[in-house]
Amino acid sequence: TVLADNGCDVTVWTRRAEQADEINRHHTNSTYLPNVVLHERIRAVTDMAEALIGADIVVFAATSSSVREVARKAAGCIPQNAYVVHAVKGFERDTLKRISTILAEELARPESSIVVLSGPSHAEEVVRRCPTTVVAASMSKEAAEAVQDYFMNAYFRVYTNPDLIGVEVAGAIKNIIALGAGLSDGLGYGDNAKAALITRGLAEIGRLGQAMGAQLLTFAGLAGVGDLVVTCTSRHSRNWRAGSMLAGGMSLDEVLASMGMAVEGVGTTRAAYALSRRYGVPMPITEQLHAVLFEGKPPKAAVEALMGRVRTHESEEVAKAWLEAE
Ligand SMILES: NC(=O)c1ccc[n+]([C@@H]2O[C@H](COP(=O)([O-])OP(=O)(O)OC[C@H]3O[C@@H](n4cnc5c(N)ncnc54)[C@H](O)[C@@H]3O)[C@@H](O)[C@H]2O)c1
Ligand SMILES: O=P(O)(O)OC[C@H](O)CO
Repeated sequence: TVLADNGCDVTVWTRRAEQADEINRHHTNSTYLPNVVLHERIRAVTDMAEALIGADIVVFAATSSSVREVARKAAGCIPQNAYVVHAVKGFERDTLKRISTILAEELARPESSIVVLSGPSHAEEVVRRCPTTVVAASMSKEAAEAVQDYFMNAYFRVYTNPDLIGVEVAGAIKNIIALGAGLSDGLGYGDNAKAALITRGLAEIGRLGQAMGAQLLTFAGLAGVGDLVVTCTSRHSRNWRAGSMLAGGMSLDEVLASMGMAVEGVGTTRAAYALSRRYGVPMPITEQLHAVLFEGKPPKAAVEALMGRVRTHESEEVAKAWLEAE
């Protein structure tokens, strides 16, 4: 929608002929965006080569579990000079790789050329042209600024950031915290608990991000605290909704079956749990979510475990003077 509003002819690739047909004939995509009329410049195809022919910019918006497969299909069809952008929030389940690493591998391009577009941006609001701000992050200033120019308009404001790793890690892990916020709300724990989850969630996102090579300040930005707040508080969030359903007593399988859409936080909890061990970074909220989702721990017991942790400083960094004096 944003690109079409900016004058681009947009071709969407989908596996399903009936979905392409609906988009082309009726300008709707009713399963995913009910009651929305799409821009006439948006057309859909099921043939990848047709989707990519002559493209100036290619946006991957698949799920983290399917993006490698989709990129493999697209490899060889993307024009040499096209910008490659992604809006995927997660890690690859088995390899724990970031999305830009997967794209670089599959498309045989340097990771430094890839751009990630991330931030507080529920599709349901963007498509209604509600004011939205995001970050275009890339190691390449030229690529980040080109993508900024493609997307910027009166309702969609894009900032640039060279910290690709930070923006990708932030976008992925906020979904775990949103699952936790949904659980907390579903249990009736109130606003203090949710604010605590957001704040301490941000602390553990920053710790892992720094260990992976990100800059801490990125987590204070749109891809960090911005997306964390929207996903933990918005009625549009699938991750929040999944958490609240779990609190209501549904099993994980029942929740995922009833959602019918991506709940990235589930796979990302597994990945972040493994990453926290790989990098030796404490991630207590992620650890408790892992226990609830995959080890059968009751959500209330997970909250008790978080509240009962051994006393600690709010930030090792801020408490440095004390720690050095000891
Ligand atoms: N929805 C949002 O508001 C939003 C905003 C920003 C980022 N994202 C991110 O975008 C990514 C996609 O999310 P979404 O909201 O579009 O999910 P979705 O569940 O609404 O749609 C995912 C689509 O991918 C298709 N798909 C699944 N496996 C596939 C495969 N192997 N090959 C081809 N297509 C396949 C599904 O059929 C479905 O049409 C996620 O990483 C999400 O975090 C979503
Ligand atoms: O609906 P969610 O929980 O997948 O969140 C969607 C976007 O990531 C919000 O920025």
